[in-house]
Amino acid sequence: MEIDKAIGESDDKRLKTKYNNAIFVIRRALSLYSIEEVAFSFNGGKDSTVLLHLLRAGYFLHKKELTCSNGGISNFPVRTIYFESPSAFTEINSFTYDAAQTYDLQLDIIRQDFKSGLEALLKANPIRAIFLGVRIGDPTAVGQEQFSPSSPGWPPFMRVNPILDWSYSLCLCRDVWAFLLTCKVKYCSLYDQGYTSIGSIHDTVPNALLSVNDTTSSSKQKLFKPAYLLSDGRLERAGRVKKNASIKNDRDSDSQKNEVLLASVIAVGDEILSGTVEDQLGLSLCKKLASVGWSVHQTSVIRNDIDSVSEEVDRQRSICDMVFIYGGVGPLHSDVTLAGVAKAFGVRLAPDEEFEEYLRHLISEQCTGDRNEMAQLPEGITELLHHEKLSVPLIKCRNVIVLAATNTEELDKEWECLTELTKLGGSASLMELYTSRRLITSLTDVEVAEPLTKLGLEFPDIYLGCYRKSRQAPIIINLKGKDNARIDSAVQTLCKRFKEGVFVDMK
Ligand SMILES: Cc1cc2nc3c(=O)[nH]c(=O)nc-3n(C[C@H](O)[C@H](O)[C@H](O)COP(=O)(O)O)c2cc1C
Ligand SMILES: Nc1ncnc2c1ncn2[C@@H]1O[C@H](COP(=O)(O)OP(=O)(O)OP(=O)(O)O)[C@@H](O)[C@H]1O
Ligand SMILES: [Mg+2]
Repeated sequence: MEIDKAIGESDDKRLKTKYNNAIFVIRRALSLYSIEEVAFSFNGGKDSTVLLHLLRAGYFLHKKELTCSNGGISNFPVRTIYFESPSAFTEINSFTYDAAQTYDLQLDIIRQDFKSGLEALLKANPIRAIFLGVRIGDPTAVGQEQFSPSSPGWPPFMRVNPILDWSYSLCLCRDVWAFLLTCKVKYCSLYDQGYTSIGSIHDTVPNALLSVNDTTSSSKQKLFKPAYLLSDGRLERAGRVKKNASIKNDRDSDSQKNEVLLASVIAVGDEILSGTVEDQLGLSLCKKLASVGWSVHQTSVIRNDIDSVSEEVDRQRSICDMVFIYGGVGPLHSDVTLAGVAKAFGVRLAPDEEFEEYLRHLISEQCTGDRNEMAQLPEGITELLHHEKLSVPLIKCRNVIVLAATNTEELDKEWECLTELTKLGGSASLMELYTSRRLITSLTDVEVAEPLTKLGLEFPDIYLGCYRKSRQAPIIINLKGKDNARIDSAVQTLCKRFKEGVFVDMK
C-alpha cells in the first residue's frame, strides 16, 4: 500500500507518530462498526484529502489483518459523502470528482444543508459513524475528541476525527503538509495559489501572508506562494473572511459614552452550583463595577461545559458593553472557559507563544512540548493586558474579560491592574467615575412612589434606585449619574415637592 510505504520510508518521526495514531483511530472505528455503518465526509479540502489517504491505508491494514492476505485491495468500499454547494470553488468540485474517480470512491452527492442532508442519509442508510477531517485548531473542533457523538439537535451518529491532533505547521511543513508532500498525493490546485483553508467562494481569498511582491511581472494579477510555505499555522485561516455577523452587533463603547455602561458577570463552576464552594467573586465584582459607575445587567453561574459557557457568553456579549468571566481557567479537563469564549466568537483556540512564555516562567519549564493546553487562546480576538504586578497578563477577548482570580485577594489585584490598564489604554470612559447622592427619608413608599416616577421621566439620564435595610427601616433613594449638576438639580426638584427637611443626605 503506497501510503503506508511512503510513511514507513520517511525519517520524519513526528509524522510517523501522527500517522500511527490516526490509523489506530480508523482501525478502532472499523472494528466497532461494519463497513455499511461508516461514511467518510469528503469535500476536496486539504484535511479531508489527508483523511482520504489515511482511510485508504487504514482500510487496507484492517482488511489485511482480517484476511491475512497481502494482496492489494483495489476498491475502497467506505461510503463517501460530499455536500455540494453552488458557492463551492469549481477547483474544489473538480478535484473532488477527480479523486472519486481515481480512488474508486462511492460518492454520494448531497445538495442539502448539512443537518437535513445527514437526516435523510441516516434515514436511508444504516450509518452510525462518520469520518471527518476536523482538526483541533478548527473553530468547529472546540470540545470534540477523536470519537465524539454528534451534537444535540443533530441526527445521532458518532463523529470520528482521526486527525484531530494534527497541526497545520508551527514550523515549515508540519503534519498536514508533511503528510501530503511525503505521500506525493494530489491535492486541490487552489492550495498552490495561496489558499490555505477553503470555505466558500463568498468567504475565502488567498492568504495575504503568502503574497509575493513581484515587481518584475507585468501582470496586474497578484502572485501567491503555495499553502505549504505558510510558516505560522496559526494564520491558516487568515484568508477566511470572518462570517460571525453577531460580532458586528458588539456594542461599541465609544458610542455609549453618555449612557450607563452595562456589564455582565459570569461565574463558571460546577462546585458553585452544587454548593461545595461559595462564590464570593461575583459579589465583589458587582461592588467594584458599581463603584466605577457600571450597571451590572446580570450575574450568572454556568456549568463547566463548553456549550453552556459559549451560549451564555454569546448572549451577554451582544447585550452588554463588557462581560467579566471567571472560573474554569487553567489546564484541567474542567477548565473550559476559554474554549467556550472562543466558540462564542466562532474562532478557534490556538497556541499563543507570548502567553506560553509567561506560563513557562510561572511554572518553571514544567509545561513542555507544543501542546501546551494552557497557552491556547481564542485566535485573532485576544488581547493580552500586561501589568508589572501580574505574573500572567489578563486576557481580553473583544468585550469579554477573562479573570484568572480564584479568591477575592487575587481579584482585588486583577481589578486594580485592569482599571489602571484600561485607563492607560485611552479608554477612560470605560471606567469613568460616576457620582451619586443618597437621600434617606422616613416618608412612606406610597408618598414617594409617584413623585419618584415623575422624577425618573424628567431626568432620564439619572439612575434612581430605592432600597431599605429592613422592612421597617427608612427608605434610601440612590441617585446616580455622570453629571453632578444634574444630580443636584434632580434632588432639588424632588425636595420641592415635599416639606423642607424630609430628605437627609447620607454620607
Ligand atoms: C458529516 C458532518 C457532521 C457534522 N456534525 C455536526 C455536529 O454534530 N454538530 C455540529 O454543531 N456541527 C456539525 N457539523 C457542521 C460542522 O461542524 C461545521 O459547521 C461545518 O463543517 C461548516 O464549517 P464552516 O462553517 O467552517 O464551513 C457537521 C458537518 C458535517 C459535514
Ligand atoms: N461540503 C462538505 N462535504 C463533505 N464534508 C465536509 C464538507 N465541508 C466540511 N466537511 C468535513 O468537515 C471537515 C473539516 O472541514 P474544513 O473546511 O475544516 O477542512 P478541509 O476542507 O478538509 O480543509 P481546509 O481547512 O483547507 O478547508 C472536512 O475535512 C470534511 O470531513
Ligand atoms: Mg474547508
